[in-house]
Amino acid sequence: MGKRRDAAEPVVSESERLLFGGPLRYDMGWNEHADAFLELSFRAMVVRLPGMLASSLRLALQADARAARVVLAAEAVRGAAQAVILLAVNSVLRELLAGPDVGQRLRSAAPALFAVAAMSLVNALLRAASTYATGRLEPKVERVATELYLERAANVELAAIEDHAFHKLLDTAQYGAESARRMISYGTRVISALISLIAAAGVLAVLHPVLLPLLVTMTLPSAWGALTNARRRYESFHTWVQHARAGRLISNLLTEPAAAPEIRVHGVGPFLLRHFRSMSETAEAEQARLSRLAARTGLIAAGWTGLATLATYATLGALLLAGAMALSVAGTAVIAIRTGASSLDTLVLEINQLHEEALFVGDLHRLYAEAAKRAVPTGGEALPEDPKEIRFENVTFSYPGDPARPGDSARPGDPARPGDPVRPALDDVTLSLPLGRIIALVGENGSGKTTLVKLLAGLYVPDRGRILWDGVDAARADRRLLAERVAMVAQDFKRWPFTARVNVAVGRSSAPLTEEALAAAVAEAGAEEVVAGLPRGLDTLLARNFSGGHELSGGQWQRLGIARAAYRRGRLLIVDEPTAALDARAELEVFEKIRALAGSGQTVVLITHRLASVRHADLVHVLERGRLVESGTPQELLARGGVYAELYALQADQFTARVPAPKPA
Ligand SMILES: Nc1ncnc2c1ncn2[C@@H]1O[C@H](COP(=O)(O)OP(=O)(O)OP(=O)(O)O)[C@@H](O)[C@H]1O
Repeated sequence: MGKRRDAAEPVVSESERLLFGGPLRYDMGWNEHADAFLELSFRAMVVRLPGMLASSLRLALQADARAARVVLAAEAVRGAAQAVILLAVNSVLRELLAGPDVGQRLRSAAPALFAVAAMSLVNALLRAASTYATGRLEPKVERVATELYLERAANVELAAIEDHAFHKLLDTAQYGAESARRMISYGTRVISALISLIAAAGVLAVLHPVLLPLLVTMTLPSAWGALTNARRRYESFHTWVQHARAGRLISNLLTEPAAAPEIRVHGVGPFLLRHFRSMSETAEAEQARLSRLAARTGLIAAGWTGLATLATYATLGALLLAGAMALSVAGTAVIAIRTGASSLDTLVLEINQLHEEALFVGDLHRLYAEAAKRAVPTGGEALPEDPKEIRFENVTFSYPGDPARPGDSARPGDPARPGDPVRPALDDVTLSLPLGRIIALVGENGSGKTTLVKLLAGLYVPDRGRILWDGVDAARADRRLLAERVAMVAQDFKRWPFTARVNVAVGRSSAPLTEEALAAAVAEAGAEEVVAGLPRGLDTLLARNFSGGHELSGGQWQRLGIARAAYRRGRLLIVDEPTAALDARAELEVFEKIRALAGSGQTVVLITHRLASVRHADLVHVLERGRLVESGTPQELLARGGVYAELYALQADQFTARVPAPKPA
């Protein structure tokens, strides 16, 4: 079956052009399976059916083996019961239509009638059992699939999360768990329809050889209709999904708190609303197009089905007239054809749905496999118990997708940097971090300070060079043990939408929460006042969008962030811009606290632009465009008159510049 593109190329609306710079196309991993679906033919669907059913069954068995077995057994026995019912009906008709004495005919038909009743009862009971078990199974399957998804996603290297391609997969695969859930009921209905079709077809084949082709002829048009519509729907979905997302983005912007002030002060509301309407109208036009086509296809299919039904009954009539078929057989045939036709209809529809869901589940399985490949490795060498030094040896690192990264090439659309040789984020850096000291990392924006501490924390692995904890290469060390040594207050540390207590204790979430440790960490970070000012103390929910939630200022959050790091009790404390949001008094206080932490034997790696605060560091490393340019004590660096001294002088000037004296009145 050739590829036919039914979906209209979306007209690029003015709104898309203005807001998003052009037409929105969905460029995610979906396209990988879109073509598989578009090439969908009945034969292809049938070929893929066993695989799809097996995949549903595997998930079902994993989620709730008992419920899965109940569904399977119930559906199988129901199919058999239907065959018995058809044969019994045939026998009833035969007895009723034979012989002169009505009483005698009724008596002869009674056992078969009883069998029909009993089998119908069995059928109803089994249907109830299957419905119950399917209902139990579905949420469990979704949960198991989602858990696997989340577990794998949470366990991959940071580099994978930041990798464009992996993130696409992560995004598309999130729909897979829901699809896995839906596959259970579609799968059940496919099995049920398949078994009752086999039952009807078997009975028809026994009754007369011509009946089976008649059954197929009657069902083909609706199968064609269902397939055609499904393919159009799916293709349209893929072409338009990005557009729909953008519409949702605009509607969210209109209601989200972060945008609310500007929407009011700058009057952005009507502007966004106008574009929301314009984009919605474009999407509505697509829906209308699909409905028009679906109605037309439905009419054509219904016409063909009507003609095929007419032909079927004409054939039965001719067979009766010619004496080639008994009246009782014709009666049973009518019932069997109706049962079979409806089963075949259901089968085509459900296989179609199953196939559609299977594509999304396929994304999920691709994610499982890819995430397993990119997971943080387990096991490895133990780190020295009490190392003296961490040493960066010729460390070079570029971010995934960066053109400077070995093996990665620039993607189309990456900003070009004409004339600027592409530099790695860290370029051949060799430096020492003596443990038990305060080490400051200094440099202009983008010089590689944050990157360096991320490598230090084991979040990335160098492309070249080594990071040695005494003699042990961190790349070969047990990453779990390495992480245990590190506490980090990143620049953009997570503000968890939980209570203040959890926001501190999440620093060591694997250990039981103890109030003493919590209070000590809060005190060490100088966050007692912040906590005391909260309406419910540590139990205050720090999320404004929930009822009873409370919002902290940037500086107050920063204190909690430091408390979290203190609670972790990592031997290596990394603080990236800890005072960016603090006022002058708070800044002094936080540096005092950090110094005290170092005094207790903890190593502090401090990134800051406030060079006045660096004066107390034992060692300063100065970075410039990914390279180490200076190292030494603050006094040595000032005396040297290099980059550090220049930056220091610039900041000092701001404070020593003469303030103009007020003019006398
Ligand atoms: N996640 C990332 N993905 C890709 N490139 C990144 C990423 N983070 C940083 N970079 C790039 O790496 C280089 C070094 O950035 P880094 O954040 O380490 O600098 P920094 O010295 O900490 O800067 P700042 O003082 O502004 O915090 C920059 O060119 C930056 O654009």
